[in-house]
Amino acid sequence: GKWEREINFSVIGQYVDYLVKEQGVKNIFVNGTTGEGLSLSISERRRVAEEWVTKGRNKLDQVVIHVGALSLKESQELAQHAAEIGADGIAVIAPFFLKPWNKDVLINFLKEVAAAAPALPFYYYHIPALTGVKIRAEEVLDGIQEKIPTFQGLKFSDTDLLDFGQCVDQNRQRQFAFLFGVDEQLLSALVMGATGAVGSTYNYLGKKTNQMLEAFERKDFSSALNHQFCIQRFINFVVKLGFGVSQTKAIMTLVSGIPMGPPRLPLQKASREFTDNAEAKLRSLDFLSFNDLKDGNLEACS
Ligand SMILES: CC(=O)N[C@H](C=O)[C@@H](O)[C@H](O)[C@H](O)CO
Ligand SMILES: CC(=O)C(=O)O
Repeated sequence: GKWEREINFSVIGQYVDYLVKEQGVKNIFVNGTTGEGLSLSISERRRVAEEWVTKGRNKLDQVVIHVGALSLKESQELAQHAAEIGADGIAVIAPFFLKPWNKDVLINFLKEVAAAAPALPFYYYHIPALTGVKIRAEEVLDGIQEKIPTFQGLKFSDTDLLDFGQCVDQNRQRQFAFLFGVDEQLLSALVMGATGAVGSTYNYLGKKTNQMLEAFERKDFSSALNHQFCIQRFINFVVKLGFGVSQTKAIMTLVSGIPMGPPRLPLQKASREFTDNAEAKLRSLDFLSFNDLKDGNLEACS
């Protein structure tokens, strides 16, 4: 029915409380991949951003709005809007239909968007597998601060740890944020110098991931690795079933109890079979709190 095609803005406030209290997540990246930002209309993106900023006030540390779009003008409108509503930063992906063919062209585009919100920290969202723009992040970062004075850092959603490591190594003096976006490899990225993480699984494995971050902080690397392996067991399991944004949404509903609704076309709702299997796996790994399999559960991860 129609309700299934519209955004349910009314659960966002509830979801803020859930993330803060149950997952220990206090920074939000809005309208990105998981939020299907590129499948929303501009007016929907504005309203979603407003809702997160408003409901997150005094609860969240930072709300960063993804404002990337194929149209530079739309992107600028969203950037300006993010500034008006008091967001803490904006992020932009590379335009992905008519594509920038080199680093300078990409930076020229990013610069025009950043200029529409001259007081907001700006992040480049590097996600080559989805944009098809394969320009290495290390190249994009080279000299970017001279062109984009508000440049604050990078959300790096790629498995190329050579590129990621070089982003960190070549910008050591600059205090950029290096936010890693491949949740199953976060520990390796922390070793390389990641300063934060943005990812879909933190919606439901936030608490678990925070335990890994705490272990890493206290230099308890064997325990950090145990946490990462536990997270990998789950992600590896769902990847084999077929894992994407639709499936993430189903797991978010399952774990939080807050209805995320179906994804929007061209995505299709995750199958019942997927959700049942994912739930069984979450329980066997002890990622769902009410666990009745505890005795003799060799896989449990807590
Ligand atoms: C392509 C994609 O959705 N990437 C997400 C964030 O960037 C990640 O959080 C992954 O969903 C996660 O690492 C599981 O592979
Ligand atoms: C998961 C993530 O980083 C995004 O939704 O963009």
